[in-house]
Amino acid sequence: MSAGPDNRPNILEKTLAAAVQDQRTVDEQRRSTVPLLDGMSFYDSIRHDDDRGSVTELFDPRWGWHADPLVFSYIFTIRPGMAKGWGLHKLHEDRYFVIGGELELVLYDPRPESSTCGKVCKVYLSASRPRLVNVPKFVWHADRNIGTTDAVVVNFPTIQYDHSSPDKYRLPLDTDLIPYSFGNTTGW
Ligand SMILES: Cc1cn([C@H]2C[C@H](O)[C@@H](COP(=O)(O)OP(=O)(O)O[C@H]3O[C@H](C)C(=O)[C@H](O)[C@H]3O)O2)c(=O)[nH]c1=O
Repeated sequence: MSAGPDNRPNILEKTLAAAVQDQRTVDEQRRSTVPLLDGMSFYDSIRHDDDRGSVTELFDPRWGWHADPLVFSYIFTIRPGMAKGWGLHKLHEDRYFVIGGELELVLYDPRPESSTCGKVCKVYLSASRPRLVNVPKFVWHADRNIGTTDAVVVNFPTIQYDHSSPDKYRLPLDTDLIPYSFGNTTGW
């Protein structure tokens, strides 16, 4: 290690030797290059602001974003510090649009035929970037509120809710079967 003019160790050299350079995370269009799971995609909406407030379209089948029709919709919320998960659907996809608060959506792909089998994917959703995201069938997913207010999500699942036989399979949030930990966060 070289020394500075008065024999002090070169701090710049020492700290930089221990530093790690960021890897690329966005493409030329400044879009995230973080890989999604097979079958996942986003659709960006647009928030229109004026002096009275704002308008944001949530879902229009004419966008051609998703192959399945719009058949059902509901809102769910998650309180600050809480998570919902893990859950999996066999018959339908979730299609989320976060309209309030901040959400971390974590997905784990157990599908044997998928090119992303065994991968964990994490995306961040909030009203400041209005967009839809889908959760493919047979993908474990959990949602954690990472904000300080309720996270408010509109879901447009691809089938109507069957109250007599819900298409929902659960694992506990702290299961060893999924290689992701939410630490001390509580939920189910
Ligand atoms: C979805 C639904 C539920 N319910 C009833 C059934 C239960 O008595 C109660 C709570 O339902 P559930 O425990 O399924 O909700 P969450 O576990 O909060 O699930 C929600 O949040 C997680 C993160 C998701 O990924 C789900 O897609 C989303 O539904 O509402 C209905 O009556 N109609 C409905 O459409």
